[in-house]
Amino acid sequence: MIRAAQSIIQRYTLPKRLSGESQDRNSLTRTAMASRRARLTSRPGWITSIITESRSLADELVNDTSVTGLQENTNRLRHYRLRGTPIDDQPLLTLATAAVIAAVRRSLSLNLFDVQIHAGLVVSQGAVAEMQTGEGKTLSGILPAYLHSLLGRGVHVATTTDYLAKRDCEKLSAVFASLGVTTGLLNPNASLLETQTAYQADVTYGPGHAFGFDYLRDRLVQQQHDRAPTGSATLAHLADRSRGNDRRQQGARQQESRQRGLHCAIVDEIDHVLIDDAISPLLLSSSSDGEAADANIHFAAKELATSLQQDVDFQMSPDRQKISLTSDGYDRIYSDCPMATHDHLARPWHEYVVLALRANRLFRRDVDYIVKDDTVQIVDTSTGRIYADRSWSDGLQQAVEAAEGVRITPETKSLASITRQRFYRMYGTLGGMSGTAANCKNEFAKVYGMPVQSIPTRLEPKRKLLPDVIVKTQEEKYAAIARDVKSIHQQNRPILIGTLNIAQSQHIAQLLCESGLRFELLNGTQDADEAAIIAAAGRCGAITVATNMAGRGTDIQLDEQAIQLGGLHVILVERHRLARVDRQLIGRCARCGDPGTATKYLSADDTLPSVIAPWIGRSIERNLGRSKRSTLEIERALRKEQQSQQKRAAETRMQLLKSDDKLQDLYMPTGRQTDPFGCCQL
Ligand SMILES: Nc1ncnc2c1ncn2[C@@H]1O[C@H](COP(=O)(O)OP(=O)(O)OP(=O)(O)O)[C@@H](O)[C@H]1O
Repeated sequence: MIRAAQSIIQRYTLPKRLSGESQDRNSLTRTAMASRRARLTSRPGWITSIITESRSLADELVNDTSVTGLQENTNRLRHYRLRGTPIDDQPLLTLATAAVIAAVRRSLSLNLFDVQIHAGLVVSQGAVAEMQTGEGKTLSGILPAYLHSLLGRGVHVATTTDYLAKRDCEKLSAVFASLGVTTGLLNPNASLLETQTAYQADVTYGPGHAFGFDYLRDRLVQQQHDRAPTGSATLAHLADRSRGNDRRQQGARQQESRQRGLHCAIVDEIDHVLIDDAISPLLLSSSSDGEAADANIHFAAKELATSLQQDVDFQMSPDRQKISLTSDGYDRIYSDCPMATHDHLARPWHEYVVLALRANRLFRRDVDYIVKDDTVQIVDTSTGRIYADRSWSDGLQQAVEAAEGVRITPETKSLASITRQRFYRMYGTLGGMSGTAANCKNEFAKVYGMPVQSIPTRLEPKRKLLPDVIVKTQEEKYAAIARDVKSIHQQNRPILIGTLNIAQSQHIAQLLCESGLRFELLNGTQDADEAAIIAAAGRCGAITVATNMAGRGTDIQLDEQAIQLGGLHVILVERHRLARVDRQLIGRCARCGDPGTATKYLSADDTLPSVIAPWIGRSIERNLGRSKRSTLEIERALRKEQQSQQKRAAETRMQLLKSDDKLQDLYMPTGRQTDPFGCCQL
């Protein structure tokens, strides 16, 4: 095997060293970098020849049954790479690809598809590979992670949630181990030492935000050391030496640091991690126990807010995103109000009232948050996850707590913050994959200097989108869903009912109970075993009701009979503002060559057509049932609105990035600082 590696290296004259990645970053503009990567990734002949050659080499590697064979090969590639061989070097790519094919075959008994290798090569060059849902992106991430781990500086593999990070790490660690590459997993409950151990591994898995928060924590440690009085480090060092602690105490800063630098990040579901999530910055804060000093003020504001009248005392923006007081409202809340001059005011009195109005009018229980164990816990609607350790900033959390009548926690103190855009741009190499990246192409190029390349599908897709069901009221919609579920269930096919929020999932669950149908509910509020529910969701006759917890990234595997019967049927109970989230949910069916169907439901009083784009709701009311053409027009209007929502979100992110460019990437507030973006904090 080593001979095979040697011979292929010799077959190519070693190319003159291209400028290293770090040099690239410094000397080339982002645009130039993007076009270089575009050149690298748009040479189909080059990809094809690597695939062909590596396949035959992989056969040799697989036939070599010695335990250390693949690991020796990795050592060889490490030397080759450390000699300055660039990441686009063809022999390097061919040998690494062959090793990965062989390792996957040995450890998982799977043969990597050409499209998976293609995507892996694209990602390894710092680009985004768009590969349709269910085509096998998880395995595509092995090759780029392996290639970049060869320098020994650590590769971070980021994805959307802790659950997916754990799943992928557990699934792929055997493949990496057979290659002689170590893996680590970021665990939200881990100690400092455990986190450091995870980062010491060649490849570290974790949710996208965790890498950013650990970076902020390291920066805080570094700042504390930097702020220590001049000479104190030397004095401490001398004292340690005199105590014989020299080695142990050396580099205390490094000992407290978690990360080893930001060498390379491979991001799965990259449009979620780098685009959707980037709407709010990462904000690290410290919390304290007990009750907030201004708890009574929040309760008083809540009482007053419930007596205020819309369009008289306050106004709400048409999209229900903002609330502001009118001048009458302003006068009213300040007239004869003892709270306005209270000793514990942390902000002007009217701000408390606006917060209370927002909590009361804009935030919904079981949609934006849940109340559990007498605490308010935030729900991330696009992943369906509940984050018990996060809170809203600038008094909003407390206003929601007051609205729910639970204990008002003290406001957290901001310690450090960074936008996700800025954080991910610091990586020496950044690449990733998603099933829905193409329509964020411009943002990837502009913000991250990354081109997006679409990977052809391996097989003709067997997914069948059934005609949309459009009705006037939610009542009609739920009745139609119940009929749909009954008829598909009679065929014994598995069904996934995807809801936008927890409240909706509970409503569907109640309907199914009334119909006497057995089902599983996955919405984060039960102590259900998520992996077990997903494992059972593809069996014949299974009905699963789930929030977006079963969306993006979830792999529902079908049993043989379910495949014969037509595969999984997905029901979209309501449209998301972003079409990509809908497409991800639909992507749970017809994966990897299996058959499957999906139906989207829409009623005029759903949030998107009634609140966000009311003209669509009116159009449904007016035109529904008139002709097939009118239905198509409603559909077109909806798609257009989803596009403009995406555009608006992109503009907000660009604005955020511009403001961030003006600020330092880290701030240490001395007093209260307003978080301009209303972000979640940890
Ligand atoms: N080379 C392969 N041979 C056989 N099965 C494979 C192969 N690669 C992936 N699969 C299977 O295909 C299914 C889908 O894979 P995976 O979950 O990685 O898809 P995905 O592209 O990440 O989907 P999504 O976009 O929804 O996250 C899994 O059940 C996986 O085991």
